[in-house]
Amino acid sequence: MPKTPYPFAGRTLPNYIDGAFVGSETSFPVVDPVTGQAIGNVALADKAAVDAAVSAAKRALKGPWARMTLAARTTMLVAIADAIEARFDEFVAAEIADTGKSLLQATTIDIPRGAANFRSFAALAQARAMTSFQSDTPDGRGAINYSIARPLGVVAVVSPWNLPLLLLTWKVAPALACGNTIVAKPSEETPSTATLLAEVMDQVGLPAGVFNLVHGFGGGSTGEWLVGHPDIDAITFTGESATGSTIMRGAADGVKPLSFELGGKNAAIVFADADFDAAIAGTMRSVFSNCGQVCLCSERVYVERPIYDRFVAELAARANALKVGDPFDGADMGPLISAQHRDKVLGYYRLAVEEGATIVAGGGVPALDGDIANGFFVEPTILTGLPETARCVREEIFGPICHIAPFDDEDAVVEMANDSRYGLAAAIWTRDVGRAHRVAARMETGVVWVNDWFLRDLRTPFGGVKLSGIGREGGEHSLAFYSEPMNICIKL
Ligand SMILES: NC(=O)C1=CN([C@@H]2O[C@H](COP(=O)(O)OP(=O)(O)OC[C@H]3O[C@@H](n4cnc5c(N)ncnc54)[C@H](O)[C@@H]3O)[C@@H](O)[C@H]2O)C=CC1
Ligand SMILES: O=C(O)/C=C/C=C(\O)C(=O)O
Repeated sequence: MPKTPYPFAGRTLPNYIDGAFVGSETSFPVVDPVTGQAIGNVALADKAAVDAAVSAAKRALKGPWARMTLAARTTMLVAIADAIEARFDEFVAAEIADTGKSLLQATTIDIPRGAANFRSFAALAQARAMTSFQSDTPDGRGAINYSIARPLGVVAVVSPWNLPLLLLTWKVAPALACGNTIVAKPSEETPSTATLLAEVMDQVGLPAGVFNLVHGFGGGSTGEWLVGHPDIDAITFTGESATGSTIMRGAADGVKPLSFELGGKNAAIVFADADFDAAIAGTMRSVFSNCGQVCLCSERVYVERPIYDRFVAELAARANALKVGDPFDGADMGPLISAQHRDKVLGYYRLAVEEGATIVAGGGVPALDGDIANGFFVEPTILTGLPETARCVREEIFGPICHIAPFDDEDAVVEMANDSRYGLAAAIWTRDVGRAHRVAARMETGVVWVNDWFLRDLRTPFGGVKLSGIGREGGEHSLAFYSEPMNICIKL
């Protein structure tokens, strides 16, 4: 695909409040992680702008949106999906400009999922069934209990930078399907596809105030003002576990519903009977996709001893062969999101050496020149030889790195995989279906993939246990979170 120009070149990205695109006196830069250069500016939403967005969303709850039939509402969601697809190349260019992710990742995962989220939740909302019970009463006439789903109200959506459009729309689509109104704050690192999404909402004629977009930072800025706003009825957040705790503390006084999808330190378990090539290819994806910046990525790989040496050698050879560089120049792996995040990841590369790791691939910064010499690149990195207590084996790094350790029996590997404060996802590689089911059921995680990774069906429950989150989204779980069930009891 030829490089499409950045859609906001020479423009300041606006906020979108009450159906209007609005600027601000203060702005902050958009930085292209491939070059390290600023490519645009974003209007920062101050406290007054957040207030205006929440007020607009609150008013919109009682406007035409509230009177719209489910059929009309879901038709609008499908129109949003169509409009994203019609502007596919612009969305791809914007996502790559903000993140530096590979063309393959942007064109096959991020942007298609952005559209699919709207289509799926339109269909799911249409098919939703609610419960009813015929109840006995002392007079013998009986009663009927049935439930209806009402919107939660104004939902604050706070999303991260790793899969910007995918993760924003994963929350916006079901929230709209359930009749809520929204104030969304995308990550300050990745404002562009969210702004294109606001243009799409405007283009399809979503009533004013139903979707509002405010740009800015987290603590002490737009994000904190939004989630702390008294007129927000629920908060949905994806990002770091520590940020989740902060938001939770702030929301405690208002006793607001929360849905959190947080960090992970995910294990991949490769048994000796696995299809070796499939396990290698799958583990390459699960470690290095999106430069390791997916909360589902495997950072701990456990390989059964008989195939351990061969597996390490093959994975290292494949990692060393990855082309790191400009996404529009055929790179398999782009840069990390920011200089700050690169410094964090490189800190772990150094820590690994201090902790006594053997670096079997990468471990540093690739030598690149020309326009991308100052980009935020790091090498795909594989470690071995660390004890399970090492910080590099316990802490979420969120970069293109994994540690590979051997194991000798099933119970031991289950214990090692579960010995984590996180519990998001696991990948298991084996040809033995009985063992696959047995081991999967013992994982202390919200999601397990057997003989694959990141194979998504949007109807399934998605989320984590322990520090990896609260609640589940996906399918009926999203519809349940984004609506309030009300029981109506009719005495006959
Ligand atoms: N899905 C995941 O698991 C993700 C994990 N991370 C991890 O988090 C680390 C830090 O990345 P960040 O982008 O700083 O993640 P973060 O969790 O701080 O930010 C995610 C979103 O929350 C907002 N935010 C931050 N503090 C807030 C607050 N007090 N109130 C309301 N909103 C707030 C941010 O502006 C952004 O929109 C990364 O190095 C990575 O390890 C980052 C992104 C996604
Ligand atoms: O497929 C999804 O819905 C989500 C995938 C990835 C994340 O949630 C993440 O990286 O945060």
